[in-house]
Amino acid sequence: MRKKVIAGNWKMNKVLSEAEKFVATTKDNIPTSDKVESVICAPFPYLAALVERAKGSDVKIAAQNMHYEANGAFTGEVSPVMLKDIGVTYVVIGHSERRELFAETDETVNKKVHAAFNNALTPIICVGETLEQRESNETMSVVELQVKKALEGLSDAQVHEVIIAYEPIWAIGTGKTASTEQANEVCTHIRGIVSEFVSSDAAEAVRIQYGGSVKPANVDELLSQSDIDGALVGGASLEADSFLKLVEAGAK
Ligand SMILES: O=C[C@H](O)COP(=O)(O)O
Repeated sequence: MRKKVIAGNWKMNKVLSEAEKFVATTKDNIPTSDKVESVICAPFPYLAALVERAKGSDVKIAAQNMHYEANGAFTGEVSPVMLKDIGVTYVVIGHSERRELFAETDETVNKKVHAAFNNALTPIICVGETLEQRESNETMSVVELQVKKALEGLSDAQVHEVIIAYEPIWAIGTGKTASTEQANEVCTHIRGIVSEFVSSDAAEAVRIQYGGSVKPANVDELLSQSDIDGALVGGASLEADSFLKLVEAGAK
């Protein structure tokens, strides 16, 4: 039985006091359950403070991005070594907003995934198609290429630890959720790719989230699907009450 992962991706939102209040509330109210992990993906300036705040609880703190090099002349970037050093344990890699707005490619995604493992960070790897690609029936091939490139060169044991977030770009922040069937169909396809190109054991272990307008009202149905092991949530993760409802759904 795969443990569900509910990850709240705040994106570029909140000031420090709001972030700290959110984590304090979440820490006090998070359901104790071995069925779900809860992760908060916060902006860089808050990570160290939030790791401290979350200590002693099951709430994990993630970065929303990182560079793949350990250090060097990369003005404005943050390295995996820095994240590990302050106690961050998860990192989102290849979010569609990074791919679209900041020139992230399948190659840089793969380098970052390796860098994450080299620094004991669990990667949450984002994949997903545009509306245009879905309408031209390219969803499965687009996602297949993204998954294969992201996992290239990893060991079987590393793939066991990976989290893949399937986020159809047309469903992000739009209020349009993929139907549960559409979401599960792609997640099943992703598991099949892992089975074919890595191993059936890795495919059984890898956790696959759905992301795109997930909210308390639709999370139960999404999480009840055979190949959906959690959610990567933007808008509905910004309020602690809403985030807690999502985690509670994962704990059922
Ligand atoms: O990382 C989260 C996703 O981009 C989904 O965002 P959303 O829940 O606001 O649609």
